[in-house]
Amino acid sequence: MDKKGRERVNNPIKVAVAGPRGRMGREAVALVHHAENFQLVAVIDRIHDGKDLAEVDGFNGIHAPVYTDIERCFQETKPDVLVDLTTPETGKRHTEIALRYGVRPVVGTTGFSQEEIEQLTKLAEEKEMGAIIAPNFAVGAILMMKFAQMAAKYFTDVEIIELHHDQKLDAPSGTAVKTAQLISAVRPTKKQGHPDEKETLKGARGASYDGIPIHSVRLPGLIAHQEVIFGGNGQSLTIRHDSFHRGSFMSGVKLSIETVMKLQTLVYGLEHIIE
Ligand SMILES: NC(=O)C1=CN([C@@H]2O[C@H](COP(=O)(O)OP(=O)(O)OC[C@H]3O[C@@H](n4cnc5c(N)ncnc54)[C@H](O)[C@@H]3O)[C@@H](O)[C@H]2O)C=CC1
Ligand SMILES: O=C(O)C1=N[C@H](C(=O)O)C[C@H](O)C1
Repeated sequence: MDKKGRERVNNPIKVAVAGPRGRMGREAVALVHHAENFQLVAVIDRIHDGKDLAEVDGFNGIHAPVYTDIERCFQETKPDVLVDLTTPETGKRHTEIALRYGVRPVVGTTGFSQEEIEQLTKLAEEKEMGAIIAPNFAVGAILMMKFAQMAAKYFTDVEIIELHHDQKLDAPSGTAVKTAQLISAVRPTKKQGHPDEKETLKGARGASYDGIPIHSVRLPGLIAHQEVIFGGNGQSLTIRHDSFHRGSFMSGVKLSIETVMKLQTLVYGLEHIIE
């Protein structure tokens, strides 16, 4: 038994979390700390190098060394898995370093380009390392994307509206891009709307992924929401998902940590794991 009276698991998965003080990072640290099959071996932050996490505001009783240098963190704590919840540039760098050090990345960070995902996929293949890049960890969001892909076989016209809190750095969201990719995989490229339509205000028709318009809303009070709207002859179908708090992502983070240990390649999107 550990100090909290929990059953001790032989060989828990050793996890490091990057971005522990962030909105998602805090939830992930709590998840790893409380799961009996995980051990929080370190956190990677921009500040507080050398401290015990328990000394940092909001982490009372959660002990793990804080590192600002990810390579030193990996050398000294030898995690099995890195959970990255930072920013696009940092997330890309951390994922590369993790693969080089034999640490399996579980990346929730969004804003990677397609080329960056391809480079990381190649690197994981070279290293024969499991890795997961998950634009959305919420099971409802995965189902929304799968349902949207099913609907796209019957409705060729679709627009995506994603709505997020106003502190989000990347637009469009990783989920919106992934949704558009899943739809475009099953429908021929199509220019939607009137062939002669013109924007009198630039951006009015949103961004475009393979002809699919994506509109990004950023407002205080929101968390993470998306609507996929299909239009057909005399009918419309709307598929909507809402995350009302960040706990919604945590079962997906847990599943990803467990699953990445069994993979030898990079998986982009939890729709490949949640069948
Ligand atoms: N996959 C999913 O289901 C979800 C993904 N996200 C994504 O996760 C990422 C983080 O989101 P939030 O927690 O809302 O952002 P946030 O801004 O609250 O947290 C980001 C954290 O990363 C830290 N950070 C930045 N550079 C760093 C570095 N070099 N080393 C260590 N830490 C560093 C910041 O100090 C901050 O604490 C975003 O890319 C977001 O889109 C967010 C929610 C769900
Ligand atoms: O930044 C967020 O909050 C979220 N980011 C992810 C994305 O870009 O899709 C997942 C979720 O939408 C929350």
